[in-house]
Amino acid sequence: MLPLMEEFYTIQGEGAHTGKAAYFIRIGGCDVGCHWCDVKESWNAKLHPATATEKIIENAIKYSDTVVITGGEPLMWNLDFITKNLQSRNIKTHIETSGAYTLSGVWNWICLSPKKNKLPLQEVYDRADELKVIVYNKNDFKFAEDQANKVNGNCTLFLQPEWSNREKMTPLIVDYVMKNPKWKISLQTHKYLNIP
Ligand SMILES: C[S@@+](CC[C@H](N)C(=O)[O-])C[C@H]1O[C@@H](n2cnc3c(N)ncnc32)[C@H](O)[C@@H]1O
Ligand SMILES: Nc1nc2[nH]cc(C(=O)O)c2c(=O)[nH]1
Ligand code: SF4
Ligand SMILES: [Mg+2]
Repeated sequence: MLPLMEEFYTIQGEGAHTGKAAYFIRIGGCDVGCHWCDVKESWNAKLHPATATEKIIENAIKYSDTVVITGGEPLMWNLDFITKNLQSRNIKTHIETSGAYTLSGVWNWICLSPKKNKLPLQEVYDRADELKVIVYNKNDFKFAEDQANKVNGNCTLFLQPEWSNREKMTPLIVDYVMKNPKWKISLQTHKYLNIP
């Protein structure tokens, strides 16, 4: 059983798989406390109905060959059962995580978005496929470099503007990426497209 907040078929809006159709499973519960979090309604796991994992899987496989598990903070829950089952049905498993909890589950893609309040565990830095740092103000460029020093050498590096501050920070990110081309820019394209 997992506290399911919502599930929806959409286009991955962010990061390395931007533009790819995927089925999103949003699991409730997060205690990381980002002040700019765009899904604060997810934080209290008790508000989201405990849902049988088999039911979530049966639904997901109708829609897509790729499932993105997000939250809330999905790694607050053990994700071994749901991900093994999805992979056994030839579904690719992707996760969006802050990395603050131990890494369970089997993954085709791990997107690590580290948060200052509760830093990732080393095991998640070691296994991340992409690092996606949210840039809310200028101090976050320094934070991003510190985080990039902790990930493995195959990890793609992204800077993503915090949505409410995007008009101010996006031009600074563009400038930063041109000066520091190991980074790429990631935008929340689903918000520009007005899709979930
Ligand atoms: C809502 S979080 C859920 C997964 C996990 N708790 C995490 O933070 O990675 C999904 C993604 O949205 C990003 N995000 C959340 N609020 C945002 C905002 N206001 N602007 C830009 N990105 C945001 C997070 O950093 C994360 O990469
Ligand atoms: N379209 C779309 N792409 C996303 N990529 C990461 C998201 C998330 O909230 O984890 C997200 C989301 O909420 N919608
Ligand atoms: S870790 Fe993710 S879900 Fe939790 S508060 Fe931060 S952005 Fe929101
Ligand atoms: Mg989102």
